[in-house]
Amino acid sequence: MIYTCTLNPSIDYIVEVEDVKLGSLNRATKTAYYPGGKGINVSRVLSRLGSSSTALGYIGGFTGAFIRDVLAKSGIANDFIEVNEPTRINIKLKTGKETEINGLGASITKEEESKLFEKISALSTEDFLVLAGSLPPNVSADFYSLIAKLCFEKNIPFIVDTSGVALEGILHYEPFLVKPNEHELGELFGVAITSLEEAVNYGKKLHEKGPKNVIVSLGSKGAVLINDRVIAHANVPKGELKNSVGAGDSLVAGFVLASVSKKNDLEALKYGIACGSATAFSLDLCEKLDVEKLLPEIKINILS
Ligand SMILES: Nc1ncnc2c1ncn2[C@@H]1O[C@H](COP(=O)(O)OP(=O)(O)OP(=O)(O)O)[C@@H](O)[C@H]1O
Ligand SMILES: O=P(O)(O)OC[C@@]1(O)O[C@H](CO)[C@@H](O)[C@@H]1O
Repeated sequence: MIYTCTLNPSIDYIVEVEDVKLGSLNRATKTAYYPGGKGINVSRVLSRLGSSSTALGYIGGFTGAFIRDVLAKSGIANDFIEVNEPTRINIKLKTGKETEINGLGASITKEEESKLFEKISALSTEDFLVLAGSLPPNVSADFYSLIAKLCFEKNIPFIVDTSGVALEGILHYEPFLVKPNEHELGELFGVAITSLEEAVNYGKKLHEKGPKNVIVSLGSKGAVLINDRVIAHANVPKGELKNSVGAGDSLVAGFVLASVSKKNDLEALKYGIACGSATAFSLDLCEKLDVEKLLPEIKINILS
């Protein structure tokens, strides 16, 4: 079973406004609400691709109830831990450009921290855990590293999609996959990544630190996969960018699903890219039919 874990979920409140004027009343032309947070997005994409998963993490209040309700209606199993404060609302403002304001999120008690460790301890080597997104405001920066250590010791395959110190602290626990975008990768090494060559070079340095697979996602420039067997770049198909929120999560969902379905490295990269791009070309997350339509357009270039 694939498990996703979202420590700091959200409702994503999408607001389209033609021309925002700061300091004035602005009226939206369109609004929508989606359950959000990176792990939850992975679960939602997996469900759309026809695969089951169980969503773990913390949820609270009326906003948490909305997330539970939408996931239940989509048939997505969850084993969330209920917390006292409401789950945050993240504003995704669309004005021709995409502007995001993410909330802080609900605080977690020590007891709630332990409850999550108990749930993760119960996973087996046949399972797969996807840990994704930011940490709740009062949780210590090594929280992901403690979960990664637990997975490493119990041989539970895991993926971490996060950035900064939280990402740095898990690398030596040999995650199955890390997927920084080019900015997050640059931030780790204190450089600005401006070319495919630099993405490959720093991606290789990241791979040397322990992860079995590194995918450096490059937005409209595709992504690079680096592992012990291959270094390959995939382009993106043509399409109109409607929404990049969740594109990275869709790439992770597609790659994981293809990997657990025993597809080879290049097929898994291709499938991940198709999912990421199908989301970028939709208002919400990708649908399976759109993913399948894009697959033939994706070209893989083996770099070594
Ligand atoms: N403009 C675009 N056109 C086509 N595909 C895109 C575009 N932007 C993103 N994608 C697809 O989504 C994948 C992930 O995108 P990106 O590198 O922006 O990840 P990310 O920064 O983690 O995204 P996010 O945090 O917004 O989910 C890309 O590798 C690509 O397949
Ligand atoms: O604040 P975080 O946890 O870094 O990111 C949260 C978030 O921006 O990521 C998802 C898209 O990847 C959205 O659903 C959600 O609002």
